[in-house]
Amino acid sequence: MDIHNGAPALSVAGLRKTYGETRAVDGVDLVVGRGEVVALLGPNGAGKSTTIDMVVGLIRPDAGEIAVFGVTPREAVREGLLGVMPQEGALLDDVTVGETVALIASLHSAPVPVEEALRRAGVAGLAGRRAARLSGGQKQRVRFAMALVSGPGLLVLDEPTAALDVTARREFWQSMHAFAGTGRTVLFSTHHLEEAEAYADRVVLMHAGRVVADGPVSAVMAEVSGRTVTATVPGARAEDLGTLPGVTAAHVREGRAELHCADPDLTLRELLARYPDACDVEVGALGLEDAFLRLTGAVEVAG
Ligand SMILES: Nc1ncnc2c1ncn2[C@@H]1O[C@H](COP(=O)(O)OP(=O)(O)OP(=O)(O)O)[C@@H](O)[C@H]1O
Repeated sequence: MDIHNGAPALSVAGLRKTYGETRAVDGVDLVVGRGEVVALLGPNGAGKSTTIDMVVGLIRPDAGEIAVFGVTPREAVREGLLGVMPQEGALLDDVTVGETVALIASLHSAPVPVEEALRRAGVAGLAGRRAARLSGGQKQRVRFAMALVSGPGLLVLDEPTAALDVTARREFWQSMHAFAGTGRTVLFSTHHLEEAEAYADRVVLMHAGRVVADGPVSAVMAEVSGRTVTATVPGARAEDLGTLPGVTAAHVREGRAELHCADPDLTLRELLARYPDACDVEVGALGLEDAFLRLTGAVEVAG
């Protein structure tokens, strides 16, 4: 089997998918080594889901190559090498958790024991419960058990915690973390920088169909550690404020200027030199949306 030939868990080259005028995925290259836990991060519409759907063989790329342990995604799913977590649905109300996972296990030639998959997903105590009587968080962990019962080397999860509350989210990630701890590879998408920071070794940031940053979480986090300077600046226009040194985006809202800066000291000095009437100056950390804007290079100058 190709899993033994040393091929990376995932290898993607030149991946593209266009919908009408929209370049949903616009030339993505990505290699995920065995044992890595990688977060695919990005704002709405960045192309994360489209990338993942191609990686797991649900949609066909317009161009590009995808190999999972050296074989096509469909072969990898068939061989049980690639675990995919089903989205919403996928559970039958009248069927118990144990029966559901056993059914999936029966489709594979070398599944992990059902009890082990249930335990790893944190639902061992729910084996006899019918799906209709599960909470949203429990359902999601059952879907996780369905994804890992084939004993996959690579698990791909598209926003696995999107519909979950904080507690269910934490429980889900604990299960995922334990799975990754067994040397398996995980690729998951998320909107949440803090989920990437807490659970991934590496972050791949997408924007407008492209990869705009890729590296260890600490390196990508360092890049987003910009600041905001806000001040009341009588008569200033966003276009002009945007030309201050170190400013990556400038807005004027309700008379307050809001500047995103790489170097707030430099920006402040020049702001006060050019606008001596500026007052009520505050310096703060960038929010997540601001961080995305900065990383994705979207220098916005709006008034
Ligand atoms: N089936 C489709 N038909 C038309 N356009 C699509 C289709 N699927 C995705 N798109 C478009 O492709 C772009 C990328 O969408 P995609 O869902 O991959 O992004 P995403 O990063 O997963 O976003 P989100 O975080 O909101 O799920 C978006 O502009 C989206 O509107």
